[in-house]
Amino acid sequence: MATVVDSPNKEANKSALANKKVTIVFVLGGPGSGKGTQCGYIVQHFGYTHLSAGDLLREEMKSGSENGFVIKDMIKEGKIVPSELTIKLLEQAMLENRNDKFLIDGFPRNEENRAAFEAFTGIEPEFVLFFECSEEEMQKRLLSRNQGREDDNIETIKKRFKVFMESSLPVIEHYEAKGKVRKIDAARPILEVFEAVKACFTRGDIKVNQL
Ligand SMILES: Nc1ncnc2c1ncn2[C@@H]1O[C@H](COP(=O)(O)OP(=O)(O)OP(=O)(O)O)[C@@H](O)[C@H]1O
Ligand SMILES: Nc1ccn([C@H]2C[C@H](O)[C@@H](COP(=O)(O)O)O2)c(=O)n1
Ligand SMILES: [Mg+2]
Repeated sequence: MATVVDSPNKEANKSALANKKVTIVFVLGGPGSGKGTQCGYIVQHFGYTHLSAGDLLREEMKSGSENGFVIKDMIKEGKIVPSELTIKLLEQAMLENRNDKFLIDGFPRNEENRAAFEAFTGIEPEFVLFFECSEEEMQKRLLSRNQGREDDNIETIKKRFKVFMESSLPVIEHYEAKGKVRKIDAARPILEVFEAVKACFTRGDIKVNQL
């Protein structure tokens, strides 16, 4: 079941993850499509560890690190933070965790994210969950989320939608060509969406993937 490059990797610019057997599912979809919500249910039912790239960036921003200002500006503008930074945060979180199954939520957000992650870790996802939802519905959800996120305002939401269409959809297309995308109608009520999600984790056709 594991997705791994299992030969020892001695190159300096490669991640220690290349030697750790991990299964990864990327969870993608537009802003407000319900990625975080569904990851909560998947964790409870299937024992994965949930890592949200956005949450990791927000924590880094609040930690007072020197990268904080860069992250804050980019999130406010709905832009995508340089891959190196996001990948380091994901790598650290995975290496610190004893679990071997990870849901990576909101990553890869663009082709640069995707290619850099694969080159650095040698890992390809088991499959990719893609939550499809109209902008109208996503906008409604984001404006009533009430979690105090600085990017949940109409100006930034419009920018995030544009970045999603221009930069994130090509990532879905990349994995679609590899037969790895599981599309979910995310416009339905939360528990109905989860029924469809559950089916993706119990299909029994998950294979070992090596780069
Ligand atoms: N199927 C659903 N129907 C109605 N509301 C939903 C549904 N799924 C999630 N929500 C609500 O929509 C809001 C956004 O959901 P969530 O935070 O899971 O989205 P997300 O895809 O992680 O967004 P982001 O990319 O901005 O982090 C939350 O308030 C959540 O409770
Ligand atoms: N791979 C990523 C993921 C997230 N970000 C930044 C830009 C997003 O607008 C913001 C919030 O992410 P979310 O919580 O909505 O998944 O975080 C990024 O630059 N790169
Ligand atoms: Mg989220």
